[in-house]
Amino acid sequence: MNDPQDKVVALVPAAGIGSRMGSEIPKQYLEINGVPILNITLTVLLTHPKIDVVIVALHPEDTLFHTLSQSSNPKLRTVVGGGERADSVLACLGEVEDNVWALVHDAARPCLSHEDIDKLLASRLEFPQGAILAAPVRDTMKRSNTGGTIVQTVCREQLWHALTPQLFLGSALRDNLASALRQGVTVTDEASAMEWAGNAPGLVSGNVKNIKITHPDDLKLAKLFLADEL
Ligand SMILES: Nc1ccn([C@@H]2O[C@H](COP(=O)(O)OP(=O)(O)OP(=O)(O)O)[C@@H](O)[C@H]2O)c(=O)n1
Ligand SMILES: C[C@](O)(CO)[C@H](O)COP(=O)(O)O
Repeated sequence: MNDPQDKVVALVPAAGIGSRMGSEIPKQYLEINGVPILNITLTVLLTHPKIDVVIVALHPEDTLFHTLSQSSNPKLRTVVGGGERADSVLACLGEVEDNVWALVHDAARPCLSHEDIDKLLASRLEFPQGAILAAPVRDTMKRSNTGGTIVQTVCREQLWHALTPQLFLGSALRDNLASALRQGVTVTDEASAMEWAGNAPGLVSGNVKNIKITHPDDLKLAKLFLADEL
């Protein structure tokens, strides 16, 4: 297919330091069953037939990326990330041609499946402004005050956990993300920048196994989720 809108570029923010993990090395380089998390994530993306290129944002002082078996993959490119996740995503977007779909996925989410990537890509017909993988909230949700007591029970109807990948046309995401950051908007995911600009991204129900490895306990969970695939 020669239509640029059929092309998909995966963007992987991998320039974090993993402070909440408290590990000696950035969490994306911690291993699950002997394989660094970032390598697991990159393998999922690099082996998907619809993904033409994978662009990874690395910390300027990253010394471990070159040790990954996938680091020499010809479909892979790297850029230097920024101070926040959104800055790293914007750095990746600088490498994306206009009218190409950008599929942004956290390095720290190695349990992503090709089935979920397929679901998100197929949603472009239903959600031309873009869409994200998400998981409906199952628990009753509480909001606390700074003293740790409940101040509100948040209605859980139509409440979702935003996951990644998040899929948007690269030029629109780049322009809206750059504008939002210039305006000082807090951007913790790509959809929030698109929403800020007046778009209504779609929600595509994704597998709850697609966790973001953030705290030490998440490593054990991810190992269980990946056990039948590693
Ligand atoms: N300046 C940053 C910060 C984060 N990330 C990436 O964004 C993803 C999600 O961010 P998060 O889970 O918060 O990772 P860290 O920022 O490393 O974790 P922490 O907040 O605990 O320091 C991760 O793959 C991380 O590497 C990035 O590319 N650039
Ligand atoms: C993008 C994200 O994974 C969606 O839930 C999340 O917002 C990343 O947050 P973090 O604090 O940068 O990990």
